[in-house]
This record gives sequence, C-alpha cells and structure tokens, in this order.
Amino acid sequence: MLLHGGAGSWSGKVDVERVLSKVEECARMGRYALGGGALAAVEESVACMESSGLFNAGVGAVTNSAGMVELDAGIMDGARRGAGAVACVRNVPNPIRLARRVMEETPHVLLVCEGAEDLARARGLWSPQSSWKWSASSGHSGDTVGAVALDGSGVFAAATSTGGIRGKMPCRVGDSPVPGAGYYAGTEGAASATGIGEMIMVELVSFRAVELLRNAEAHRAAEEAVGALERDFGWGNVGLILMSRSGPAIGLSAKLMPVAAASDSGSASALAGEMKVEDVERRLRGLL
Ligand SMILES: NC(=O)C[C@H](N)C(=O)O
Repeated sequence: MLLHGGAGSWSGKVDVERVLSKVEECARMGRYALGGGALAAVEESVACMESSGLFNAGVGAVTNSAGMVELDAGIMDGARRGAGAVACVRNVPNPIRLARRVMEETPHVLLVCEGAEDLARARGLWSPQSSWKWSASSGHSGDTVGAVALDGSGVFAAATSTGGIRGKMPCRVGDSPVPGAGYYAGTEGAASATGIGEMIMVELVSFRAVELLRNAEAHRAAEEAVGALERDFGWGNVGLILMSRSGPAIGLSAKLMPVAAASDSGSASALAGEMKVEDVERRLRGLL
C-alpha cells in the first residue's frame, strides 16, 4: 500500500508534518482494508485523504475561476482491467467512492454532469459543497492524492482524486479521471500520477510506467515515465508512485511530493524531493 499527497513546489503556508502524518494515517487505513482486496484498499485510503480537508481533493479542493469546487477521480482494478471515474462533479465530497460505483454498477468508465451527480444522490454520496466543513478557503496543504496497492491474491489497484488546478476554467478536466493518465493498474503493477494534467494526459504517464515494468525494474520504470514527460515539457511538472511485484518506486520531476507506505510490518512516510527518491524508496521497500 503506497500513497502520495501531490507533487508541487509547496511554497507558502504548508504544514509538512501534518500532511505527512495524514498520508501515513491514510496508508494505515488502506492497509486495514487490504483484506478486502487491493481495490478496497486504494478506495479507503484515497477517501481518507479526501475527507481530511488537507489536500487538493474532496472537501479540501481548490476552486475554479468561478469559485466552484469541481472534482475529478478515477479507480482501476488491474486483474479485471476495469476502471471507473467521474469528472467535474460538484457536490460529491468523496468522488473516489462514486468512481468505484461507476466501475461496479454501470456499463461505463467515465461519468460527468448530471449523470454522475444523480448516481451520487442515489447512493448517498451527494452533499452540497456549501455545507462542507472544510473548503479550499481553509487553506489546504497537500495537493492531488493517489494510492496504489498489491493485495494477497496478487491483484494490483490504483486510484487518484483531485480538485485540479486552482483557477481552472469551469468544466476543465485533468488527467486524474483518465485511465492510463492519472492512474493505471495492470497485471504487472499500478501507478498514480500528479502534476500538470494537460501534460500527463498526452504522455499517458501512468500507463507508460506500468508498461515499462515488463522490461525494467520499478525504479527505472518510474524514472523513465516521468523522464519522458520531462523531455517534452521540462522539469517541475509531474510526480508518480508505482507499485510492482518487486516493490515500490517513485518518480519525481518536481520539487516535493509527500509519500507513505503501510504493510504488515508497519508504516512510514517521507517527503520525496527533500529526501532523495532512492532513499525514500529504500525506506518504503523495507515495509513493502
Ligand atoms: N495537482 C495535480 O496533480 C493536478 C491534477 N493532476 C490535474 O491536473 O488536474
């Protein structure tokens, strides 16, 4: 079970300790859910971060240029090659739970507009954002959130959730709900990406990282997937977590990204960027 809390420059008022301890707490929550499978684990850990108000996801998300919160989220099961996602939903505090409903209860992968909110209403996942206890104005610290997991049956899952880019145009959709872009799970591994959606989407960063696992070990695959985007768009635009059968890996082409892992042996967190990616991987590998 491996989580991230968004890549970025983290300038301004950021409570790093609080963010790291929340990512680790949510990783532990996902670990408890792992008994129910990798999909349950990524859903629970991402929902935990969405509900915290500390990240640009769920109730802590940033607003668009019209002052509204519009959320994107996606989830994928590597064994079934099934995905579910919602984009641009407005009154859904835990869009990752809605994404899973789309995957399990509809014939579709990506639902938007009234269709998504109607499903949220029908499943008790709808709540007007004016009533949310936390909001972007309370000042979030982390960014987009994501999780990848490998369960005891050898199944991988991935999930990503975000409020997108602050001040974005109304109805803008980023990479996070697009399978292969913001998240991907296959038979070889699972990935979740964060950064500038417009770049991640055209580079299919998560798909690329998992595909690279066929011929490369995890560290190389993660490095190569973010390296490909960096070659096209420059440094500072993407972060990635990757779970493989041989362990976790991190790709970072940005200043900082909080990560955490949890397993039977315990949990740990680290601020990648402040700590070298290889050292973070070593710390997490001891657990996973
Ligand atoms: N900070 C982020 O990761 C934003 C997200 N990838 C988006 O572009 O919507």
